[in-house]
Amino acid sequence: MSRLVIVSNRVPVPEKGGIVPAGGLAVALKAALEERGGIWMGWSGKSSGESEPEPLTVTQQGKIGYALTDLTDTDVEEYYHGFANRVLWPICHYRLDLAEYGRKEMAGYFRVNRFFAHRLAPLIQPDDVIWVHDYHMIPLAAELRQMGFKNKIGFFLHIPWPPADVLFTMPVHEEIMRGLSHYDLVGFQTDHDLENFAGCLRREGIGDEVGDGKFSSHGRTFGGGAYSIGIETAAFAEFAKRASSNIMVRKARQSVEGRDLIIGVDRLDYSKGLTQRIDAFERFILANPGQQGRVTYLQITPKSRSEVPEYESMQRMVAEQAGRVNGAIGTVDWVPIRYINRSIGRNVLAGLYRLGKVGLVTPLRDGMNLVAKEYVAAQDSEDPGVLVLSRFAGAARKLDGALLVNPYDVDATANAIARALSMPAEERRQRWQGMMTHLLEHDVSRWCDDFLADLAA
Ligand SMILES: O=P(O)(O)OC[C@H]1O[C@H](O[C@H]2O[C@H](CO)[C@@H](O)[C@H](O)[C@H]2O)[C@H](O)[C@@H](O)[C@@H]1O
Ligand SMILES: O=c1ccn([C@@H]2O[C@H](COP(=O)(O)OP(=O)(O)O)[C@@H](O)[C@H]2O)c(=O)[nH]1
Repeated sequence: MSRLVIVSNRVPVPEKGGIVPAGGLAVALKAALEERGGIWMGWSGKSSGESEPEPLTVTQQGKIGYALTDLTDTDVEEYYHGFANRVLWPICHYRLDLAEYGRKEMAGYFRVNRFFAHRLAPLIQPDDVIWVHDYHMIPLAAELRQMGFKNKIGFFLHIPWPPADVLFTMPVHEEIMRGLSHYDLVGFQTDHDLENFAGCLRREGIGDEVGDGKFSSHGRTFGGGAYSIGIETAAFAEFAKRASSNIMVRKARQSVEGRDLIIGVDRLDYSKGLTQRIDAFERFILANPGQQGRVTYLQITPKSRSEVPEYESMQRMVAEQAGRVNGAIGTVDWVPIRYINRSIGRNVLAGLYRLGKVGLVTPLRDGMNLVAKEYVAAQDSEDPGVLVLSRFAGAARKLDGALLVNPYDVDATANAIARALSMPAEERRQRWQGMMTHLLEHDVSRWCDDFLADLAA
């Protein structure tokens, strides 16, 4: 079996004692690396100021080498905050209005990818299989090919791929499309993303599907497929069962004082539809006065990418909105929305999901949304809660037991909350069972195995 080299912007380096950072992706990829031996390479998350970053540090843990590099301040600004998070992220989430093109940032993105390729090159052996993750690293294969590497290189995009009319607003869309053609396999979250990608190739006449899951473009033939990422379902379900006795979870249970709990968990990101969701909750209470004082909406929202202006302004906007709604509909003995801006550990999160009668997951656009899957996995099979899920999350393609909503339609979301809270136990169990069966069959290990098997083929 070939050695595996994984490249991603963020690298979940195990803490002292070998504890793997939270998250199914980290767990699954670490397992794949342990099986084959290999390297996980990426950004350390640190800056070297304006001086040239120190040579790559490789920390060996068993059969896995974690190879991290710092970036300069300029690199972080242009590559990460600039092009990745102010151009690619908004465009791929259909937010043309938020994309801020700048030649400097575009150049920085390609420069940092060349830098990553040069730092990675000395570590690569001829038989290694290389798996590159996400929108930060699209040009990496092209750089490696230019240096003469003939290895199998796969790419997985964790975020959505937009239709041609959206993508083509980006001045460098052709370079980005060309970048993908240098991989042997390009994986997307859903069939819709894959269709959009094929549409982009056809529209410009720069490529086409040639059958059998293959595309041809820019003189190369490569595979393309939909590989919906899963979670570590069985382990997470166990986790949730045990979490009921966690002190924080017990305190949370006591503090809701018998009220029904609605739970939302999202990075503070404009793609997550937080303002529409809070509006929908308010609309639900106004339309159902009998629910006043009987429900608590807990929204856990860790800050994210705060250096990017659009995220900074979101922080203010959402906090103000939650405060306004609490002021408008709260009473002396009832705070309707509990809005938390800190990250919560997954052991506690699992228990909170299980307490939630409704999981409210209403992004305006999302690659997959693992929270939706975690909420389902955490439920008590005898008395499961109801998932209210945006039809624009990748997770909605397969979780058909959820109440699917259009998050732009505030009234429809409000109605779905009401329906979820009054759903009979039998219907809840039936809906949950279908979703859980799917999640157990399509967990994150299967996602990883399926992608690597197709890449090897
Ligand atoms: O690294 P950050 O800039 O702090 O952002 C965190 C991660 O956000 C994105 O997650 C995506 O991947 C999930 C797993 O496949 C998927 O469920 C979700 O819909 C996506 O938004 C991003 O793609 C990651 O690279 C970031 O590390
Ligand atoms: O306070 C928090 C909030 C979120 N998460 C985790 O962050 C991930 C979020 O992934 P998702 O796909 O839903 O969205 P992303 O943030 O990647 O866009 C999930 O595994 C959550 O359990 C967490 O550990 N603590």
